[in-house]
Amino acid sequence: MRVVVSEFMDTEALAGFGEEVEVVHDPGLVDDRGALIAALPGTHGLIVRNRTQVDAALLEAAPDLRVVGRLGVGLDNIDLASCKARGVKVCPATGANTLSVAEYVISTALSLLRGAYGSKATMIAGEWPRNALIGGEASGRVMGLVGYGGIARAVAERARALGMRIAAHDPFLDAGDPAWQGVENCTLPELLAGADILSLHVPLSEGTRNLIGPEAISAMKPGAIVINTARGGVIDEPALARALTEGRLGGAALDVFATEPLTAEAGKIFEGVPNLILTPHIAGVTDEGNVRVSTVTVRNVKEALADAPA
Ligand SMILES: O=C(O)[C@H](O)COP(=O)(O)O
Repeated sequence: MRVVVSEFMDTEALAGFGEEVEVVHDPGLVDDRGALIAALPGTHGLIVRNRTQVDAALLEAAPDLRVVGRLGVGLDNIDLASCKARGVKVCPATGANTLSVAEYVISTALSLLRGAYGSKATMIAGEWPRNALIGGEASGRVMGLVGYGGIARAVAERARALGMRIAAHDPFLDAGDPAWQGVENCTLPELLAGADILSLHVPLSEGTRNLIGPEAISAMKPGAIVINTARGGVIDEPALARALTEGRLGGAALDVFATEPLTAEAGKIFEGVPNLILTPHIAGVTDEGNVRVSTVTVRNVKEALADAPA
């Protein structure tokens, strides 16, 4: 059996495959499509993060492939229909990076609400901007969650511990589900109007593309904060940048972008935009999360290879 890993992962976790599996771990393959395609014949398992495009052409070049292990949960880079048609199992690392994302959401929410942590340069320059840096508290504010799956629930638990009220919108979660206990079950317009912090936790699909567009943004509570750790395509970036610049929204943290990696060209829309935190798709990647995601993925792929017909 042979497994190819085309992006970074915790290398120690690869020992979980044991002696009988040949492992090719080359994080450079994600940026060298030709080399990746060339490595695929004779490969039974492929392990990817979010950048390797597992599309029909790649699958065509991988006649022996039986399983794709995903070092994360988003599956928008994987052509699920083509995988299904070819009998290739797709295994996300569900739950393994939940804590990393939830802590990112809470830490950016607190940073943006407080607005107090960017004063190093002015302090060193001898200024004392005490009144300018009086921020807000999380306690008593509304954490609004778009999507109420595992990661959103972990955010809710932490936000509740801070004294926040929790509201969520999730049309796929039955109204009678016990997960709604202690959470306001809202329509999207209700959530937009009531949330002080709006955090996105939906996959990117045709149904969620530009879900938070100009109309949704203008329906948001004035001064609200947006946090996107889901996928860039869920939010209209130029509309968000405008709302922040005009002061209609109070702040935003974006970890995911319509174009990734964010290029200097695509990043221009964020130039000079106030109260904006930009990070390079790291919400789900902590040291601990990376080890968990890698360990779970090796286990998933190993099990799928053992189950697959020879
Ligand atoms: O989908 C996910 O789980 C996150 O976007 C993180 O994905 P990655 O770390 O595997 O790229």
